[in-house]
Amino acid sequence: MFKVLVSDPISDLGIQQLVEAADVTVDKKPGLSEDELVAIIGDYDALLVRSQTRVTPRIMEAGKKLKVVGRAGVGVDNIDLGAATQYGIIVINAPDGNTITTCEHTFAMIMAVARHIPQAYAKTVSGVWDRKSFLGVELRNKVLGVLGMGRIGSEVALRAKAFGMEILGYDPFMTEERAEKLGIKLASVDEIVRNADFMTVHTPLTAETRHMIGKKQFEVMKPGMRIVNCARGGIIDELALVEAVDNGIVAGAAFDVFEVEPPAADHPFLSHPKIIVTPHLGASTVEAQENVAIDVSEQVLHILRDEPFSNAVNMPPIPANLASQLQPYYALGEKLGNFIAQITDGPVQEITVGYSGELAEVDTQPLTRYIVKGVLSHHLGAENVNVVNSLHLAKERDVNIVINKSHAAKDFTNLVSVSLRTKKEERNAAGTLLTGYGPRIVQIDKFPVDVTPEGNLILISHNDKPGIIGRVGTLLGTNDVNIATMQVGRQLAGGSAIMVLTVDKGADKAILEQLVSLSDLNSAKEITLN
Ligand SMILES: NC(=O)c1ccc[n+]([C@@H]2O[C@H](COP(=O)([O-])OP(=O)(O)OC[C@H]3O[C@@H](n4cnc5c(N)ncnc54)[C@H](O)[C@@H]3O)[C@@H](O)[C@H]2O)c1
Ligand SMILES: O=C(O)CC[C@@H](O)C(=O)O
Repeated sequence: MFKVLVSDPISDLGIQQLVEAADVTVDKKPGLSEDELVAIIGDYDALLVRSQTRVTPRIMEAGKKLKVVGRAGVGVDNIDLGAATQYGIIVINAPDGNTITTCEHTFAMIMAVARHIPQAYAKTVSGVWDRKSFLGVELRNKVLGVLGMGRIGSEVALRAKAFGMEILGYDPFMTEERAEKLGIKLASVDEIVRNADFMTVHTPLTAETRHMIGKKQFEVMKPGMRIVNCARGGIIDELALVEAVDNGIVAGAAFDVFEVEPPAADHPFLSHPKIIVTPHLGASTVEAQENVAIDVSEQVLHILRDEPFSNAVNMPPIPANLASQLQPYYALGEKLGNFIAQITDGPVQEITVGYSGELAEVDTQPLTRYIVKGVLSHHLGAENVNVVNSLHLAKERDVNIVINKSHAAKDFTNLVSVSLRTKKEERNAAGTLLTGYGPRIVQIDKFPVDVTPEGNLILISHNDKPGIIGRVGTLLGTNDVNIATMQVGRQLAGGSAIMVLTVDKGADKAILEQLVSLSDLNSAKEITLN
């Protein structure tokens, strides 16, 4: 039974599929402190949050069973992604569910700041009928600057056009082609700041976007500009903005987000007559909260059940067609990695992965993660390595990963080979997927074989001499070890050779020592593949 903790207020309807899943129990405990979360998180397989819970490294470290943190929303700045990757926890978000809602809130803010709605409301309900102080401006024929033309920025631009506005958009990933399609003009931040009547920001908060609108930009800003931030606090320098409003450069501002949330009681925005605020309500509609909760719950279920999932933030996205192409190779890759790690002595220095045939044509990074997981699991423990942290753990340990691709795959449609170089030796194994038969190891250190990579195996290196197979069989039989399958591989008759046995139960150290004492037998290793 999987246990899911919901630590922020999240739509009941949205998490219904989790609540109803036969293999899941859901606990709703909003408002817990970090200490309280640390105390209980060890029991849970998944954590669902909105933006209030700060998912810190301490919480991740204490989450020994934690497989996934699901963010019902877009921004993951309340989740320590570095720590999540380090502890092998998948972080997913729901990037699409609140786009329209946040776009509409942005528009509500643009209209409110253009027509002084909150100020006029406050005065009217206080009993003052003031029709002179709230002269507004039209949106028609005004220039709207949009910084960040992603999901929300693009929707805002679309609606602004319906109001007869001219749009200047800035986004490092925006092409002329797409701008043309959206009917906007591409512009630099500087051009927007100098020419726009309204400006709205829709970027994430990153080192690059922090204070991207600050003192320098206010100095050259078109006087009378109105500014909206429904993205993240900190994209616009708050103190510089207050100064610009006081100096008359900015006519008004509308903020849904703050550098620190909630803002301190004496925050200058809260008492400023020309700055209107909402308490991070951009995504707060019935529809959006249901959408994001449904999206994230669905992905959490997939992850808990080891099914393909999407929207992982700390792993590169895998396009659906690539995922279905690679999926069948994951088990082969992981087993090959684990096999090679078990037969190679010494601390790992380099993993070389070779992809040939059709696999050489595609992005194989997701498969490499499984192979590296297989290698590192042997050394670090299976519970500590997964596809999220495998590459990170390798890098942290200075394990070099080399990828070779070749379009020609001799004898097989696809071949995956893994070489492991340690301080002591370098060994290699290659495998393929046989249609109708599943994963096979087809080569070990230049010796052709045909081994199903599962269960208990014994790998023997020996001299290709008559009688050796009989001696091995007799010794194992005497020790009550039943041989299920046997594969012998050699390059030249009479030369060195290998034998791979599948046995019904593991051979202990004493039996392996007895094997090595047989004449013409050079080494014997036990391998377990689950
Ligand atoms: N107020 C709310 O409740 C609320 C709700 C949803 C989203 N958000 C926030 O809104 C923002 C946008 O969300 P989205 O779903 O549109 O994200 P998105 O990823 O679709 O779009 C963000 C865009 O910003 C662009 N960008 C990145 N760095 C930039 C830079 N230096 N200059 C200009 N553009 C840059 C990216 O290229 C991308 O196109 C995020 O910060 C998100 O967290 C807030
Ligand atoms: O959960 C919320 O209401 C905030 C959502 C929003 O900031 C987001 O990034 O998705």
